[in-house]
Amino acid sequence: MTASSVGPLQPGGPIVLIGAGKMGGALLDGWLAGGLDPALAAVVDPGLPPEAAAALKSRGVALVPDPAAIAAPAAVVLAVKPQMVADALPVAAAFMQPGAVLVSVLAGVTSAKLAAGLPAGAAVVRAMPNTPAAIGRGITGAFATAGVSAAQTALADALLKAGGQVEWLDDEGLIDAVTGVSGSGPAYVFLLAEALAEAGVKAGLPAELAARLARATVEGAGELLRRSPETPETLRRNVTSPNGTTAAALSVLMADDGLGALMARAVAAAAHRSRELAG
Ligand SMILES: NC(=O)C1=CN([C@@H]2O[C@H](COP(=O)(O)OP(=O)(O)OC[C@H]3O[C@@H](n4cnc5c(N)ncnc54)[C@H](OP(=O)(O)O)[C@@H]3O)[C@@H](O)[C@H]2O)C=CC1
Ligand SMILES: O=C(O)[C@@H]1CCC=N1
Repeated sequence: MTASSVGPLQPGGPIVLIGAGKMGGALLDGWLAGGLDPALAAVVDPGLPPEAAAALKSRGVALVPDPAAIAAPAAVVLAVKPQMVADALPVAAAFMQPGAVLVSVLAGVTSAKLAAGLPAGAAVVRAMPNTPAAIGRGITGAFATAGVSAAQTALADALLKAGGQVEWLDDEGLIDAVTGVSGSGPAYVFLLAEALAEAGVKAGLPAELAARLARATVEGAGELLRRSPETPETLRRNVTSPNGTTAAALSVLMADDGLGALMARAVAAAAHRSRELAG
């Protein structure tokens, strides 16, 4: 398992995005922010609200229901709900001309299941990004199947890296745990901001002030974590005065049945659900 190196986004052909919802849209935002020529981006998503479709068109991104409209795609990125894979995989297959790589971000859906619905020998990359990709601050775990060439891996790496960091996995089985940690992880952090604000209200703060304090605290702590070379543990200790207020709070959060145990159960539940979605 290695962290990938930095490289430019050079698709060498059109990128077809199938499903431009929350995750697909975040990836597309990352590609465009990363300098992808909009003329090289095509979106297939018949259910897009008119305003979303108009916004894509105004950015120069084509909405293409018809595979014949796209010559030699370099990559087809599949980003529909796992429950829609039976409908969407034939659509992806129709765009998979020789040389194209399929990059799937679907939770749970295995590369074997994807390959079974694609032309024989199709190159498949399974990836698990997260929504901070929309601002180039995501992290993706990715697995390339045996038939993926070095050039196709490099393209998938560049596409995913437009959304942030990429960790290539040697074992597809790790994707379920990656999903539990980083794929779903942003939701845990947003929940922390919500819970902290609610706790502030219970402690007597006006709701709007509590929300501002909680949001800025999560933002600031995240940014400090990003900029500091210190470990999360050291940064936590830096807040914690002996016998002070933080120690009092942490005695609750770090109890045997505290946040550690709760997070372990949460991540295990997400990984379990990911395995269930494999069907
Ligand atoms: N959201 C997240 O944080 C993450 C999501 N993922 C994965 O990304 C995938 C998408 O999730 P998310 O973006 O949240 O879901 P969304 O529902 O927001 O996006 C899916 C999009 O695909 C469209 N769609 C449905 N069927 C088709 C089809 N046959 N052809 C083309 N487009 C179609 C949907 O349209 P309509 O609404 O009309 O059905 C929708 O716009 C999932 O597989 C999920 O596991 C991975 C990592 C993180
Ligand atoms: O909730 C889900 O199933 C998707 C996968 C990871 C984040 N969202």
